[in-house]
Amino acid sequence: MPTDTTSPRIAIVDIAGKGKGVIAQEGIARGTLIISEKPRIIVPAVGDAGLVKAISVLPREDLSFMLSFPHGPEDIPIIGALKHFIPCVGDHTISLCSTICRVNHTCYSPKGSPNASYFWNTISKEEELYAIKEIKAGEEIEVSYMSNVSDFKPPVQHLRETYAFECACPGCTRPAADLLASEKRIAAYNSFVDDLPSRFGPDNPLEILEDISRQILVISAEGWTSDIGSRAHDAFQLCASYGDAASARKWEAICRDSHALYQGRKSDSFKRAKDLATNPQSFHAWKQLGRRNLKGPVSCFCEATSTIY
Ligand SMILES: C[S@@+](CC[C@H](N)C(=O)[O-])C[C@H]1O[C@@H](n2cnc3c(N)ncnc32)[C@H](O)[C@@H]1O
Repeated sequence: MPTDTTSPRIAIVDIAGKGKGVIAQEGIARGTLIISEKPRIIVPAVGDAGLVKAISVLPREDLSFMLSFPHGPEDIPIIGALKHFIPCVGDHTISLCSTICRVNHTCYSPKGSPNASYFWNTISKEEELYAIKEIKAGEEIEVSYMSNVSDFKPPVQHLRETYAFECACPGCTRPAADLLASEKRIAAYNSFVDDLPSRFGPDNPLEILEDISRQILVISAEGWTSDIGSRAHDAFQLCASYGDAASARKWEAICRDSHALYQGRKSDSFKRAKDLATNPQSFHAWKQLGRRNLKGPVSCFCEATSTIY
């Protein structure tokens, strides 16, 4: 996997139907840190009493920067524009980055998915944008504004209500029956994930691993490859609980590589996964379910999974 040290050339340009957007000016390898940015402006979140005051003391050029973002017809321009600053919204503040805030959205879907993901680095206090696919010169860089699949909402309506735009990505423009079928599969996947902890126990670890592998394939076919790392970590936990170091290492390596791609190599989740993949015995529940060799079947599940993300 490529390292994070490259700084590919990118540009902010006009994109038909979307306002501004960001394009690659040269090929960008999967896994590359495209840009890491300190916010240009940080203001309290919409609804916070301090927001108006914070805006009122901004320098003129920052105000015009904010006003250069789209806003809905019913919005007060500057407050409405804040909705459109995703992906740089924090819990209690809105952080506005000069470049990453210009990156447009596309959905994870069976018809396509974003080529980049963004991540707030809590240590450097910078927003980071990673290439999660190979990106060709001239291609638009796109992320998903939808949060995790565990919090899935039908995208067209959610994006309209929350970010005030009509998503016309290949996934959202599928026939209604296809959209509904996807929603059902995603709901079944989320139920599977919710029920998983209660299934962990002394019986049937191979059945659980097989189910995890199957669900990884289901959710990846829905485009949500971003969730592979978490499921691989579930499989790791099971293997580690049975003291099968070889299988545990393989699963956590998938988790580590997935986190590297979607959250960056500087993230805590990547570092944790890297440590566990090297030393699964440090897992808190190591051998808690006894000792069992899960290696054989797990290897083939792993191989199928590791080719996807
Ligand atoms: C973070 S900003 C992205 C930059 C923005 N396009 C601009 O002109 O500055 C988010 C806003 O861009 C627009 N946008 C993003 N993705 C879009 C898409 N797929 N289709 C149409 N508009 C989109 C929406 O207005 C959204 O609220």
